[in-house]
Amino acid sequence: MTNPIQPRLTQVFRFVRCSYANGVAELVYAFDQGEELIERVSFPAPPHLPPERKQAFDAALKLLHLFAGVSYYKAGIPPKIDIADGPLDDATADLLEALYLHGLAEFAYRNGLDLRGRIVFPRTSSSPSPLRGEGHALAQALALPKRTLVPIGGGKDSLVAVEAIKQTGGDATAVWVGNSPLIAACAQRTGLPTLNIQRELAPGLFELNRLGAWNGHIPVTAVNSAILALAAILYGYDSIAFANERSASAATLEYEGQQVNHQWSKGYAFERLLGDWLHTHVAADLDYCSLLRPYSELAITRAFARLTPYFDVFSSCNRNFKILGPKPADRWCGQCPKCHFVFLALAPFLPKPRLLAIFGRNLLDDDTQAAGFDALLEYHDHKPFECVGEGAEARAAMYALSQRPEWQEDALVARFRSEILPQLDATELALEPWLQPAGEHRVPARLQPALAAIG
Ligand SMILES: CC(=O)N[C@H]1[C@@H](OP(=O)(O)OP(=O)(O)OC[C@H]2O[C@@H](n3ccc(=O)[nH]c3=O)[C@H](O)[C@@H]2O)O[C@H](CO)[C@@H](O)[C@@H]1O[C@H](C)C(=O)N[C@@H](C)C(=O)N[C@@H](CCC(=O)O)C(=O)O
Ligand SMILES: Nc1ncnc2c1ncn2[C@@H]1O[C@H](COP(=O)(O)OP(=O)(O)OP(=O)(O)O)[C@@H](O)[C@H]1O
Repeated sequence: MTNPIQPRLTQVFRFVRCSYANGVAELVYAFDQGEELIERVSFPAPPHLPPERKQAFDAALKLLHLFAGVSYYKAGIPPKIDIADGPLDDATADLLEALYLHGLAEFAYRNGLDLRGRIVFPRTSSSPSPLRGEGHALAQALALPKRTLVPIGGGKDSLVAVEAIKQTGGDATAVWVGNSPLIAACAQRTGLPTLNIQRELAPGLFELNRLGAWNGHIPVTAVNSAILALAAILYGYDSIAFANERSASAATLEYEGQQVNHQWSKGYAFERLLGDWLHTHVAADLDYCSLLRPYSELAITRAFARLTPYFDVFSSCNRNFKILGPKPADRWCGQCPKCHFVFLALAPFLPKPRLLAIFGRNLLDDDTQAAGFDALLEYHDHKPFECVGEGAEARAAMYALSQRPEWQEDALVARFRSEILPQLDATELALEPWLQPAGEHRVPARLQPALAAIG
């Protein structure tokens, strides 16, 4: 038996190889000369890959290998990264360095680490590209079928995106990664064709965790995005429409000059980087976008409040999505930042009894939850490390409730009125501005009617 590796003492993280056969992608990594860590991604009923898509498929597979490596790299964060296939072109190395640095920023902050200058992917040129990916010719267009993969996360956002596409007659498939029964139920409820891709982390990672590996948040949306890019080429889709909101681009906090954003790979900077990279390295006609990009969380909860057929199946509570360990008995644990935020953000747009029926309780009439709501409001604390809206939009929602007779007496709303509201600038508390679309997006022309249907 080989000696167990001490993950924090390793020197090299190695991208060993990746392969695909019969619907299964194998992604292989190792630290130093340690045992191979093999992640598998399984695509159901894999079709025969048309030869004209082979080059694009190989490029997407390589990207998935590089992106999914973040789960393993973080276990040891050794000083050197090695890629058996050889060095990356500048645009790819830039993308990877941005993803690992910003996508692991929360991990680094919470572990007291500074990864700046440490994450260096081998590249064919000797210095980082000043062009940041510009200057690459477009990849070949593949005449991909005009249909859309819509990732489903079990929560409200993707369901808003689905309904907008359905409303405008778009050809779409509801797709999800992993084996969550909750997500499966939401996908079924959409009435769209479905596609469920399985992802199995290397069991050796859990062993490394037991041996004291570094651990923490990873940019999982980037991994899901790379899986879906591969799926788009394999099954034939010309677009992948995520449901990432405008607020996802806002940092959770700033620390020693670095922005730390829990949701970095849901943000617009990542969307731009990956969207451009897919156009230049995979297929000129494969679009990657977020259909909800111009919308705030509050605009999305207002849209979701109309989607009553999903109320008994959806949940935004991430405790449902753990790979290991027990799942919560209820779809909403009622204790975590996501439960707090979604309760607060839906409250202005739903009749109160309807909201209480979804959650099975009134989170705003429970003194023990005060600290959780304070963090959402950025009162005495920073925004939680979770997928929640901006502090200012949480304050706008709370202010709206504080003006409504049916909410005013609830413990935490009453406390907001008496204790927090007097310290706030009343001119910054209106709900209405949050309901207007704003900012850039990359939604392709074919999907823009769906974008307009959301508002
Ligand atoms: C469900 C969840 O929140 N998991 C995070 C949690 O993991 P935990 O240890 O409590 O349990 P498991 O989920 O069962 O994971 C076991 C270990 O496996 C490793 N791991 C898991 C998934 C993965 O893709 N890569 C991994 O390396 C990890 O070592 C786990 O300990 O805490 C972990 C440590 O802080 C987090 O890494 C787990 O987060 C998952 C990656 C995850 O899927 N989280 C999403 C719910 C999530 O955070 N989504 C974000 C998206 C933001 C983005 O930019 O992508 C969001 O909703 O805001
Ligand atoms: N397991 C998954 N498979 C595929 N896509 C996923 C998965 N989990 C999340 N996503 C996608 O990632 C994006 C961000 O996830 P997020 O959790 O914010 O959205 P959501 O679950 O739709 O809504 P909510 O904010 O209410 O949780 C969404 O587009 C979502 O569909």
